[in-house]
Amino acid sequence: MDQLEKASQKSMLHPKPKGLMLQYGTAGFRTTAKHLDHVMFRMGLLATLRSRKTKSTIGVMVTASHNPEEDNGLKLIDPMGEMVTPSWEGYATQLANAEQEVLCSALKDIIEKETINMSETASVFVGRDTRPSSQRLSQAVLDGVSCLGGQIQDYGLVTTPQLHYMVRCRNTHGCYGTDTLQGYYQKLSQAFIELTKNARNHTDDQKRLLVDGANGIGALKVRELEACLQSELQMVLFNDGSNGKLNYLCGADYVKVQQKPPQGQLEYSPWCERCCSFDGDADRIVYYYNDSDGSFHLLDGDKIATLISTYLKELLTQAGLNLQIAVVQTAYANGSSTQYLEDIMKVTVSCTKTGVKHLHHAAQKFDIGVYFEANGHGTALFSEKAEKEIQQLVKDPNVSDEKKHAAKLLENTINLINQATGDAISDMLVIEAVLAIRGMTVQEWDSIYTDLPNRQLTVKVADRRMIDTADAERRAVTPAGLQDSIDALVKKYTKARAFVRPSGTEDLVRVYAEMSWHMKSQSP
Ligand SMILES: CC(=O)N[C@H]1[C@@H](OP(=O)(O)O)O[C@H](CO)[C@@H](O)[C@@H]1O
Ligand SMILES: [Mg+2]
Repeated sequence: MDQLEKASQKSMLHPKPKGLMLQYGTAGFRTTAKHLDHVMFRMGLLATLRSRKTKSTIGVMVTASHNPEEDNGLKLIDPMGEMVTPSWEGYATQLANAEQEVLCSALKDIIEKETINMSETASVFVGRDTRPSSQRLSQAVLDGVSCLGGQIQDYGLVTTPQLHYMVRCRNTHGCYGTDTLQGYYQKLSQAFIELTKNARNHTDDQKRLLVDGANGIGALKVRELEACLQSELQMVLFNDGSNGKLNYLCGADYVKVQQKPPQGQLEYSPWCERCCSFDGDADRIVYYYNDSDGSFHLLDGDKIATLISTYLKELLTQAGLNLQIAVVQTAYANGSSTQYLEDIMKVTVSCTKTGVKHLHHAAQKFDIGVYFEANGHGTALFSEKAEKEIQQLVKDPNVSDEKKHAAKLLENTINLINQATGDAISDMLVIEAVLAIRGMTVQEWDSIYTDLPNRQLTVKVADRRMIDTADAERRAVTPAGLQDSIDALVKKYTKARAFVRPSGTEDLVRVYAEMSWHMKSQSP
């Protein structure tokens, strides 16, 4: 029997609920776990085709990130560890929605359009988060891959960024690192230890950090990392999954959106202590602390981008390197951060649509592109040119000690930062290293600029696709009149900005608004 017919027959064991339509959204498929078995199997098939097409290893991560525990989802990872290319997102949607009778022809269609040679070898890496449904669903992915004759490496429980890292390591034949968990921990911890060994602010007090694991995979992996860090970072882990529910009253999304500490934080944290929260698949991180009068301070993705880009820019100046550095944000970036970066830091800032894939691609256009969503998802990308110039400087016997020192710090920072995708563990280590090197407390970091007060709300509507946006989602084009009403309101306030857009991960509309505390004085 031909491979495709076999796949189509096997797919009956993973039946699609009739009429169910799903879309590969901002970050892959996401919905209640009950409705995903067929999607998983079919994405196993698609990943195998993608692997044949690219002659590379492809990743499939089973996770629904910050969504409730009952949900699940899937992300496809392309050869360099980035999110799958948009044209294949379209195939993913087609395949997920094909009724059983037409599945075989839907597969044939993709094979023909992409001229895929089915006798090529194929290789797929699979990982999953800690949700109760993840094991069963990742088994469906594995079934799909083996059905089309793909080779499988099942990493089991890993964070999303760890799987991205593995894929990149494999496809660069080890140049990026070793494609094992141990390889990941060693690469990161060695770079962290190198970076912080002579740091002026690396006292025992400064080494303490409270980590909210969102009761998810990040908590498990932080425990594994700990052993490699040789006490150079002393993490106090809470919401570690031992009794709480995944993402419930905790985690990066909760802290960012609610603008309050996660459950459990106050039990551990004295005033002004640095704390951070991961999200459910550990690709996002936010920091925060409570000050002495008990008020809560959030340091989100914008503050992280500012800290990292300021640090990199200083090192480039010290090293005498003329490389262009830029920060990529989305419409959710606080206006104060954009103003600080453009006016004070004088770095290029660009704004893209929501979703890491957009930021990632925009960041690749610069020598060094730092990108962060306000919710804490981001990283820094170094172009080949940037890496080469930095490495040359490290080796150059004729440069001053100051320049060499700066170049070495840059080199270790490149090793510490996950260039495949935003990574809570890697970002945490970068932030901790930068604070130690610059001798900064969390309050000093926080005071770089003051956020404009802001709110993010969600609204349930009958059909969120009624809203279409333009200008990196900052303006609503449809329905008619919506943007005019927003503009009329915004005009009344100082430094105000507001926009609405349909979510790409949930069936709702997101509303964002920010403004300064002061209302514009009414003109007579
Ligand atoms: C405002 C917001 O935080 N949106 C999030 C959320 O996307 P939505 O399309 O807004 O649902 O989930 C994405 C995936 O995790 C993340 O990339 C994005 O930043
Ligand atoms: Mg996530």
